[in-house]
Formats: sequence, structure tokens, C-alpha cells
Amino acid sequence: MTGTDDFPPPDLAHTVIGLDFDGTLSEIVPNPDAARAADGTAQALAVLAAAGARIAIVTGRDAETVLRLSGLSAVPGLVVSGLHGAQWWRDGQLRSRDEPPGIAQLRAQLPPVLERADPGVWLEDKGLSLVVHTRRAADPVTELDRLRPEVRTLAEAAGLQVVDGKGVLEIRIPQLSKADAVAELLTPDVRTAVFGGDDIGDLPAFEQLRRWARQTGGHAYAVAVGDVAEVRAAADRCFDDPADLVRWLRQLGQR
Ligand SMILES: O=P(O)(O)OC[C@H]1O[C@H](O[C@H]2O[C@H](CO)[C@@H](O)[C@H](O)[C@H]2O)[C@H](O)[C@@H](O)[C@@H]1O
Repeated sequence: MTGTDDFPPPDLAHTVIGLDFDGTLSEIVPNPDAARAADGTAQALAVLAAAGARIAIVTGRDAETVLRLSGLSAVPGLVVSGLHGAQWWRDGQLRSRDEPPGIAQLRAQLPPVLERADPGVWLEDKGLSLVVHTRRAADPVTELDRLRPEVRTLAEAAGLQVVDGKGVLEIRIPQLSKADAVAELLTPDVRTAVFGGDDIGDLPAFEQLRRWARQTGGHAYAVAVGDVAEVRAAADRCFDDPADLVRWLRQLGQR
């Protein structure tokens, strides 16, 4: 953990806590289906929710997958924004954008491209977005760099955007980001907003928090998990790993 504990005890009844999943609440693992929230996450968030905080998971995963993997569905009042703001899960109900037309085109075009890649490369189909994974390739970084231009050309021709993530190229609806999800969480009664993230896809959420704080005088607190330099530089507080973040969340509930 780095940074001073300069986060004053917030009035939890007017606090929103938004958290990314992979790399923030869960360690990064080679098989996305094996990702799990760090020990004690559900309990720490349930305590905060019982004290009045609104808890949201804001993730690139689809909402139902993150609920299944995280074990957080029992956290009172939990909201999940999935697929970078394209989906919302609240009170057991899922609201989702329509699949963009270009996705079907990419779904047909990508397999022959990936057949020519390292055998460890695979495609995750999340319905509204597709993800090329290279983490299991012999040289994940080189493979990602090699595939990026062709994947980007195909995606842009289909009206979609490619965003880099940790060992992934994420193909998704353009102009939609976690900033949109965070904006929807910042209702007029919110006085303190916390967001925890680990990757460059989380930076728009941090920026949205800062904009909101400037406009409303609210208190924004961005927390980084892991070692991505841009994310750490943009944060008020940095944690080494998900377990470290969960310890802090637990302390927050005890203040
Ligand atoms: O916004 P997030 O909750 O951080 O989700 C981003 C992507 O997470 C998943 O991929 C990442 O985690 C995997 C499991 O640890 C790892 O194998 C992969 O290399 C990481 O990029 C997920 O598979 C993607 O769909 C999400 O967009």
C-alpha cells in the first residue's frame, strides 16, 4: 500500500463505491473463468452497504458472469455495470444495449485471423463485445502487438473500437466507457465517490470522478490496484493487490 491515509471517514449514507473486477477485486489469472474476488470481499462490501454506502461493480465483463464469479450478489443494494457501461444489473434485473451490427461481422471474420496466431490465443465472446486474449500465448506481448493492426482494421471497418487491456484486445461499442457508468452512479445526493481500478480502461472512470468533484464540490477518491504506471499516477491511493484493497475496504467499514 502506498500513499497516506488522507481519506477522511466519509458519511457512508452519501457515498458511492465503484469497483472494477479483474485485477482490482480479483487477481489476474490465465483463465478468466477461474477469477474470484479476494477473500473477504463480500463481507467487507456488505458491512459498507449496511452502513449506507452504495456499492457498484463497474466492469468490462458481462454483468451475469461477474455476479457468478465474484459471489457478490448478496451485497445489499449491489449494482453491476457490465461491458463498460453497456449493461446494468439492479434488483435482480438486467438492462442491456442491443448488440451492435458489427459484432456479427467480426464474429465471422476473426476466427481465420486467430487460426494463424499462437495456439494459446483465443476469442472471448461477450455478446456485445469480443475479446482477443493472448495471455496464454508463448510470448503474450509480441502476439498482442502482432495481432493489433489487423484486429483494429477489421473492427473499425465494422464500426467498432479496439481498446488494449491486460493481455487482451477488447473490441467494443465506440464512445462508451466506464465514465458513462460512473456518471449514472453519481446522483445528486452523493457527496463522496470512490473508484478502484487497475488498468487503463479504468482511467475514464477516474476522470469522470474528478469532473464531478469540480462541478459539485463533492469528494472524489481514486484508488489504483497493481502496477500499471498510468493508473497509479492518476490515483489518490495505490494498493499492491486485491487483498490489500479489501483490507482497506474493511477498515473503511470499521471507522
Ligand atoms: O473491467 P474488468 O473487470 O477489469 O474486466 C476487464 C477484462 O477482464 C478479463 O480479462 C482480464 O482478466 C482475465 C482473468 O484474470 C485475464 O485472463 C485477462 O488476461 C485480463 O485481460 C475478461 O476476460 C475481459 O472480458 C474483461 O474485459
